[in-house]
Amino acid sequence: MPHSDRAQSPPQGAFPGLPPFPDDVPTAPLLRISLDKLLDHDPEEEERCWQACCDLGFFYLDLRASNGADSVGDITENKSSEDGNHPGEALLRDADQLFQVMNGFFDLDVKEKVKYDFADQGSYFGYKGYGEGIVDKEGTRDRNEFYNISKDDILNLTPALPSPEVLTTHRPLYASYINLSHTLCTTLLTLLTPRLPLTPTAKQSGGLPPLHALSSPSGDQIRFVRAPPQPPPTTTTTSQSSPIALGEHTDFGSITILFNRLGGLQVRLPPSISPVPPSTPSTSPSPLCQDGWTYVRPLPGHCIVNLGDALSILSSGILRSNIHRVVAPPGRQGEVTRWSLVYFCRPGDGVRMRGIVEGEEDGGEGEVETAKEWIIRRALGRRRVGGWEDSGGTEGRSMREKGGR
Ligand SMILES: O=C(O)CCC(=O)C(=O)O
Ligand SMILES: [Fe+2]
Repeated sequence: MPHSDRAQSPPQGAFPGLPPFPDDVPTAPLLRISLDKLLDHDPEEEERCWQACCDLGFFYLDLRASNGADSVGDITENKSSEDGNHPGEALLRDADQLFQVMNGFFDLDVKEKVKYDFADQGSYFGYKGYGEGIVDKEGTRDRNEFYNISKDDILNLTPALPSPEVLTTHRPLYASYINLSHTLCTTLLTLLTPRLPLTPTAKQSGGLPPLHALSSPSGDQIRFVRAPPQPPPTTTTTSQSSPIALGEHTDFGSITILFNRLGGLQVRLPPSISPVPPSTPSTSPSPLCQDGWTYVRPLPGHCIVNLGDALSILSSGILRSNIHRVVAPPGRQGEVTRWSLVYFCRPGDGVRMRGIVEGEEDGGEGEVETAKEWIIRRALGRRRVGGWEDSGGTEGRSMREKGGR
């Protein structure tokens, strides 16, 4: 069955105050999975989720309470996850509040923000200024700003990193958001584990969840992203006029939980998966929608979940870490600043980056990189010209057809 046949047609909701996602661009056929059904262990929904993780490695997760009791976007100041007992609704509320927090941070003077760039100390936490990353092997500069907040810092597993007052005051909100996101990731890791042909040792030790314990030091992080309007795409784009905010990449870790409100995220669909055709035919198809590159339409009440390299490696390619990038949002959405909020769930620092499924050797430390070494190499390689080749992950495997072990 083609991937798109199993996709429910996405709701067309808009985000208040933002231009709507246009109807004349093809979109990625991400399956829409219900968190409530996963929490109820609905076998059909669990199977759809497993398939999404193997076929594309990207899906929407509907976080709304299925009884519809809580309305999405009902932001009440100081309302934290403790007030709502529905984990999806609580995560949506925290995400709404974090969008406000990051706004306050990015509005600071750049001289203040650069005080929190720790790349020269070998850390990828803190601030990355506009143009301080590279998006390709030619060393083209990125077109966005990041701020990365360490899970270990917020949960007091490591000493607190310096951070500006506008951010420090929200530590309880980060803790709530980290706990909710990590719990969601554990739900997914628990669903995937019995479906993988684990080695006896991996099975005995419980599979994926114990490799991602909240209390183990890890590279888990919250990321705030801001990208100003990008130059409009042309067929003769140069590196100076590149509409690419964040270059093509696979995520380094295990599971990414993403909230964005404007288009701009594109996945590169494998040849077996076709885009959803636009409801209104386009008069001038965008040069950004070629070679499989396909926009993901943001949906209110949902997050976008994608799997990263660590799960591709641990599963020896059964689970997919798909290539994606961020480019100029389509249509009128390209005229406004784009924000996104990400939680990266990663294996514990000491986890070896090798397969834990049948056919892979059990045990032996060998020369295999640890998750900590892997993430530092990949994250910091993208911070320097010439670092592109050193910062590679599973991109080659990502573009293979499915089942490419
Ligand atoms: O901003 C987005 O929509 C995606 C960001 C992303 O892919 C990343 O930070 O790894
Ligand atoms: Fe990403």
